[in-house]
Amino acid sequence: MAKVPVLDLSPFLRAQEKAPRPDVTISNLPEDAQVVARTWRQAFAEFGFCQAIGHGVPDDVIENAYATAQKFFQLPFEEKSRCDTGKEYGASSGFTARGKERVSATATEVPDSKVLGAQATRPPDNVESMIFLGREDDVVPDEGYREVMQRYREELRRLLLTTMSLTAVSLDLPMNYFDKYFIMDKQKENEMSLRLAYYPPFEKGAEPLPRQLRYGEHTDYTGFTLLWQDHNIDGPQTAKAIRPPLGGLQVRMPDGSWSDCPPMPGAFTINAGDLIQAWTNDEFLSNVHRVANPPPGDEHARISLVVFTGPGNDTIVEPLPTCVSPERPAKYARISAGEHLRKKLQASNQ
Ligand SMILES: O=C(O)CCC(=O)C(=O)O
Ligand SMILES: [Fe+2]
Repeated sequence: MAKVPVLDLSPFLRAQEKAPRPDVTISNLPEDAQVVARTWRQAFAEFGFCQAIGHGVPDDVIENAYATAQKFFQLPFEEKSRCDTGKEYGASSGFTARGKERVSATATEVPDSKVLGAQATRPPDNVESMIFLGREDDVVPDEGYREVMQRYREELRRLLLTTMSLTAVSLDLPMNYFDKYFIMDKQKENEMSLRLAYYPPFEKGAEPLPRQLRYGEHTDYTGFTLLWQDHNIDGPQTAKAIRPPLGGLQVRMPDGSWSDCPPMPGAFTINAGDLIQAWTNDEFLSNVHRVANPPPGDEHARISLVVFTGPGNDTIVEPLPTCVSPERPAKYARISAGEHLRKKLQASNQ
């Protein structure tokens, strides 16, 4: 069975640092960085996913974010609920309890929806979320939490810019082509949001509802998603080890089958969202994925640190000049990033 490819980003990071100008194109990069860019494009054309190592995010930043997320989700429900603004999932920062989100309901526009079956009838996802937007009015349990998540967000922002630079050069565009759509601006909401996801353990004898999943089938809505999957070990997350995950992320293969995409030691799992697919005129795939239930008897919770990235809400996304030709006409009309996201979030809420 085909597996999501592993990609070491470090040659590209080095080239990025040394690039003589921010608008260099692929032919001006050292050969090893060119190979990364070409492999990047191939991974997203085929799978819409890759496992990225050599990403440059320091271990301690990941450890702190994971430990802080774990501490939060272990709080009694009443305390977590103090961070619930009562707004719909995705409409604000803060906590969303189980039973509020049904992500599979957003997948109705996915082509080949027969594979998804009657997703609209799935019960809500078996997940709690805590969203951090990096804004002054973010709902947080305490200031220590804010500091840790802010640091994580800053480091992941570097990785976000790298993913966009890689995408640009791999499509024969200047390295800084996308930078203008990703300007850090506290007023803009959609450039990055951090979703901490907690999939509770199934206690002995407890069963999921019929058809209920930890997180139903869906594509991600915007740009690249930078996902730290639970490494499922008792020691540090970044100890370069994992315990075989029992139930987790699955990615849909072109033949409609599901391929497990378990965490890989030290890696971020990166996938392209719908706006990347539209921007690249289907060259990059926004692939369908889900989080499966653990097998009966497994009582581990699962925590994911999910960073959704996207161009600013006011960005108009349309197929890139290098992805359109007479043989390959534009398949997407212009979409506003903010409007697209709003519709998806509306569909995901119960
Ligand atoms: O928890 C995971 O592994 C994936 C979560 C996910 O797909 C999402 O948040 O969009
Ligand atoms: Fe997702």
